[in-house]
Amino acid sequence: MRFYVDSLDEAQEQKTKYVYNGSYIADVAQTTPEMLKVSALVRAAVNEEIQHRTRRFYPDGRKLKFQSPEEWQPNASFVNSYDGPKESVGYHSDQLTYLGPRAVIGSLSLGVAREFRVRRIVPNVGASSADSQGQIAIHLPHNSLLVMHAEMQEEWKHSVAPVQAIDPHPLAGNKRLNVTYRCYKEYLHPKYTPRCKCDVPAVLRCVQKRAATRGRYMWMCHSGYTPGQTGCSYFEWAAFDDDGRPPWAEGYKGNANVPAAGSEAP
Ligand SMILES: O=C(O)CCC(=O)C(=O)O
Ligand SMILES: [Fe+2]
Repeated sequence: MRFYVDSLDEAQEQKTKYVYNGSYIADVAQTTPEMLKVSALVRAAVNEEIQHRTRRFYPDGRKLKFQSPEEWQPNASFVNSYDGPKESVGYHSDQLTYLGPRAVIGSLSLGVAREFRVRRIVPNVGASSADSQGQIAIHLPHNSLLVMHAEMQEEWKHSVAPVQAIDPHPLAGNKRLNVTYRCYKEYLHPKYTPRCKCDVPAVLRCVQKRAATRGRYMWMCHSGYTPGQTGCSYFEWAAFDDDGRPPWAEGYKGNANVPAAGSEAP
């Protein structure tokens, strides 16, 4: 995996301030001029898709609660290489810590065609924790762009499954390259966000399974879901306004992530 950001200053910030699973990323590079051209194309295509989806499929043709009303502007990308049929990534949702609520991600596939699988997260109701609602498989051919829309990270998980065999690509051989374009929000720089009792920037998560608090955002110690790491018990409901801005951001309109009366931590 390699991480690209658009300026050298930003690369330095990433290497020294931004924490991922409790540590820094060493391999941060500046987006190349070639990649910037691609980023501009991805930006235009994703914004068009967001507009289309909003008008056609969202309630009242309006953006979702907590979704940013601003144009989607990618300023960072993760590049993953899948070398051969067995390389895969298990079911997960992407980290919202630096992207904020209702993040949109543009995902470009190059080289070998692979299958992207998604499944909806089924809430726990009472004692039942059934997790099977079936998966949806999406074919990702060379030079295709998949848009993970604003509801994706909160309500779905995604994966790239291992396969028995692949069709080699004329240029890429057995490799698939995936570039995910993301929009890092300046107001979610770790210098502004809460720190846990271990003095590490807290991670932003959304309650996915517990029916009573589903969809609510919280700041918590990164150890809470980094296997094998012991940390503190820091937890706080996150305040965001309707546009997904935290209280310290310019233009903050007041907390829309309000607990229902009598609700507890998940
Ligand atoms: O390779 C892909 O298409 C997905 C990669 C992914 O889920 C990720 O980088 O978070
Ligand atoms: Fe992902």
